[in-house]
Amino acid sequence: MFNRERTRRHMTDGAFASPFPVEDPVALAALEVAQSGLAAAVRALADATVRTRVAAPDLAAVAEQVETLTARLLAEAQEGPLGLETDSAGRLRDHGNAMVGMRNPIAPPLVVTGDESGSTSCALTLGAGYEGPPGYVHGGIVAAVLDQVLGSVPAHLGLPGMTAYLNTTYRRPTPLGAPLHCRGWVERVDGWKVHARGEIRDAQDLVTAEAEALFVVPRWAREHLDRPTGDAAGTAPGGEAAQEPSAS
Ligand SMILES: CCCCCCCC(=O)SCCNC(=O)CCNC(=O)[C@H](O)C(C)(C)COP(=O)(O)OP(=O)(O)OC[C@H]1O[C@@H](n2cnc3c(N)ncnc32)[C@H](O)[C@@H]1OP(=O)(O)O
Repeated sequence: MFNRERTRRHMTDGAFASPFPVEDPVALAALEVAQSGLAAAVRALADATVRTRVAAPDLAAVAEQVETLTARLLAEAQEGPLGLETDSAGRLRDHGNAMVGMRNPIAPPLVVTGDESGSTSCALTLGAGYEGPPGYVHGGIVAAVLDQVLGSVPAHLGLPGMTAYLNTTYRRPTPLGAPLHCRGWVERVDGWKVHARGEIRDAQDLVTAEAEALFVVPRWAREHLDRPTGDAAGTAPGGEAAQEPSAS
């Protein structure tokens, strides 16, 4: 049975406590620093790749070096996507997530904060790699940011759901390379369904985009919610992992 209070306790930061104990949290924390450091370096590489004006021979030489580095990383790599992993703080994290994944150079990465009232917030600046119209953020990226920040609303309520719909209205172009602020809030909770709203504002505090969305806890996840084993935003809880984690 779903136990909302207990689920809340396990999701104080929008992520479940992991049922899998971490053998060596200190070593894992050091690995996480290295992983996020690599992602940051590759993110900077992607930005430089978009903006560089160096000549063709230099580009070819850099491409060769990058290919060598890619082969080095693939010497030991898992098949397929990352999914959920237990972090050094004992929480289940989606480190490969395209918006918040600390191991993902494609992710800005967003740092979304929130509270148990379901209000969420995120400060961000998007660079050249997210361009759509010249000088402005791609509309799909704008929607992805809103999806993530609004999607954190149900997670903070203890009702982690998948996006059933996200209706985005673009009020004015969202500038690249300038500070932005995105926030989300609850409009209505209806059983397993959470209606959320949110907006992105620019540095002049003007709304550039707003969205209203429905997040639904999938049927397959509902029976597991009092046994937190996964983030219902994207991953089916595994049966054998469904054991009682310690409260946090
Ligand atoms: C911290 C985490 C942040 C995460 C933010 C990012 C989240 C994501 O991007 S998730 C990825 C994108 N979304 C998806 O891939 C979802 C794909 N869709 C699905 O999996 C399913 O359709 C899902 C889960 C939405 C609902 O399916 P299911 O669990 O079978 O429930 P279902 O019976 O169809 O619907 C449940 C209720 O929701 C309603 N509903 C479902 N979809 C919709 C919709 N599009 N519009 C209106 N109502 C809907 C149903 O009418 C039903 O209502 P009621 O209970 O009142 O009869």
